[in-house]
Amino acid sequence: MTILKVTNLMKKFGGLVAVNGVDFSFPKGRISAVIGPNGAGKTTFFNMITGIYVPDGGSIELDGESIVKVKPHKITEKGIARTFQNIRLFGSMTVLENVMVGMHIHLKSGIPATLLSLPKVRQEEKLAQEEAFRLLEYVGLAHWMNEEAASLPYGAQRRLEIARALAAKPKVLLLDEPAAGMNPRETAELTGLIRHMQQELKLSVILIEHDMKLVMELSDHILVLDHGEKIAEGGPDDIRSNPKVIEAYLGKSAVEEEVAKQ
Ligand SMILES: Nc1ncnc2c1ncn2[C@@H]1O[C@H](COP(=O)(O)OP(=O)(O)OP(=O)(O)O)[C@@H](O)[C@H]1O
Repeated sequence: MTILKVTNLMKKFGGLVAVNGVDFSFPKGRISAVIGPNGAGKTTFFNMITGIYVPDGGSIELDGESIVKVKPHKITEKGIARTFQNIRLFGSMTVLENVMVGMHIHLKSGIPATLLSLPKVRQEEKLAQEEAFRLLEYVGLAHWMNEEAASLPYGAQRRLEIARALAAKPKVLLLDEPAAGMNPRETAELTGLIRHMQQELKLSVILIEHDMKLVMELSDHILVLDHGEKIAEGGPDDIRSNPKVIEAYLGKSAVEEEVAKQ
């Protein structure tokens, strides 16, 4: 079953076509990856799915419903949450508060009730804190709940971003280079966390990632972009041996060497 489907998706920046007529169906409850060399259009692709950019052509459907021209916060409410390539935490807020920020779309009390600090607001706030704590436990950061977010090691900040995205209770979680800057131990922990989120929380996960070991280990389905175009799609084994993919990453001579070896 498909959770997210893009058809003939297109985005231009002036004369540059960043994403050019891409078709792809992301399977529900699975881990998919979008890969490709630098500048291939991967982040632009995510930015269209999350409503940051309006496509210049094509369609995006979440569970069969068009989300083109829907505002980013509405897309989050509909069930798509994301993390960013450059970490975007509130550095001077605590770790717990950062997760609570991600929860606000589900809080019911309006601003007047909040300003008056009515009992129902205090109750809601308490429940939000408990839920945020559970999410921190889930990503292994509960012991740091009262620290300033900016004081956390880099790998932990990335996991905090994931906890904040989970606070929005998404169906689809988009991770933009989650392993960037991580050491091998942190990457191994992240791999386990992504697998758990898919299996236990029944999430559909879509990741952009340059760490091919992580991509090949986790992904059921891979979309490969180059210069904005889809050059391949398939499972890890298909992608690894696809000459177009090898060429895009390594250049033509490397492919000829590979072929000569076979
Ligand atoms: N806001 C923008 N204005 C103009 N050009 C842009 C903009 N955003 C992206 N581009 C260009 O679009 C192309 C695709 O960029 P994009 O960031 O989507 O690639 P990417 O695959 O995510 O790259 P990387 O792996 O380096 O993050 C690049 O040539 C980039 O310079």
